[in-house]
Amino acid sequence: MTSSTIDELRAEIDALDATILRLLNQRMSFSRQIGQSKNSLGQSVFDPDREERVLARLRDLNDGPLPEITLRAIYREIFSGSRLLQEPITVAFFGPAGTYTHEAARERFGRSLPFTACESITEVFHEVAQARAQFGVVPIENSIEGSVSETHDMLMTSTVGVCGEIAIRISHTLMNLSGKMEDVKIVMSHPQALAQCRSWLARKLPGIPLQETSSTAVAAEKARADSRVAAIASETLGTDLGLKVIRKGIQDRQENITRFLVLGTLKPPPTGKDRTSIVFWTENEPGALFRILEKFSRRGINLSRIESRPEKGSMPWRYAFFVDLDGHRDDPQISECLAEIMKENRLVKVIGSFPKQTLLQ
Ligand SMILES: C=C(O[C@@H]1C=C(C(=O)O)C=C[C@H]1O)C(=O)O
Repeated sequence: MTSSTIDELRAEIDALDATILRLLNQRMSFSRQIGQSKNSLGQSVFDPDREERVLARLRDLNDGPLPEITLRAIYREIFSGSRLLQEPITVAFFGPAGTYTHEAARERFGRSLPFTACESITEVFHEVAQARAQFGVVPIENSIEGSVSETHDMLMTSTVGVCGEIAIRISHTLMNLSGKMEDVKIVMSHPQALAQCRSWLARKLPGIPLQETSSTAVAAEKARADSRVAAIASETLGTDLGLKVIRKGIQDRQENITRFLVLGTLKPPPTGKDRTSIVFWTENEPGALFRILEKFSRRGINLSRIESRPEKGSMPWRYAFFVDLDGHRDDPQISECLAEIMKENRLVKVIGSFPKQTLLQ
């Protein structure tokens, strides 16, 4: 290919970019008008359902070569900028910056918004409860390690509801200053990450001590300051800090997915592919749990998850049960079922109904 053809093609691209920019600005001004109408109607700016429908329509229209993942990434930022133009939204997340939770928050909200990094999951709930942030992002479960206790404990007591979920594939990378395995004298990471790589560490680094840190980002900072330390974190986080990769994808199972919850007061309408999270407390007596589960079973309502946690109240050995149902609280069957449960048992809380997230990639 001659340089004159490159120049010609670049001239085409320049012309297209000018058109794309003009169209983007037109889109933004419509979005601003929508924002003003929502404002006068007292509606929330963020409408995840509408965003999903916009994306689904574009996916159908797209006949390539633009890959779907790129289309989604571009629109994530367009939505992010478009929401920002309507109203400033703040999103709190379990930080610090660079953690997997941060990645999940950016995946959902784009990068244009102000994010607040919180030191604990509890703090994220407080930021949303006190309206310092409209939304919060916290981890709820991992496909290898199971549930995140602090999030479950907060869901029991907090008044904050859940309005969405984000599922992302997690790949752990071992990194240090040199990129050499023989320099590793200690491995640091968040307890969940250490647990997800347990067998690999036992096989490849037997006898090397493991030390828990409050986040993967803190572990990466430690590795940056000390050549004996290797951190397990996301590759982007480590390499951004100047660490070198020793080994990628060291999690014990390659299919390692973490689900995060979006906290907020928004109540998304039914989409046909929803999940409802509830928590209830039962008496410690025969059949108490069965009587509730039977009501779902009788109506053919699928339960995708059940999790019990100690109540941590005045009475030991009392349990709270977290259940995820397929469907929306406004779907007739589910609302009827929940009403029946609530009639018999007042200790039921609907944490939220929200669209199920489909995992891309
Ligand atoms: C513009 C809107 O507001 C937000 C931005 C959207 C967009 O840019 O397409 C879609 C949904 C909302 O989160 C809207 O509700 O249509």
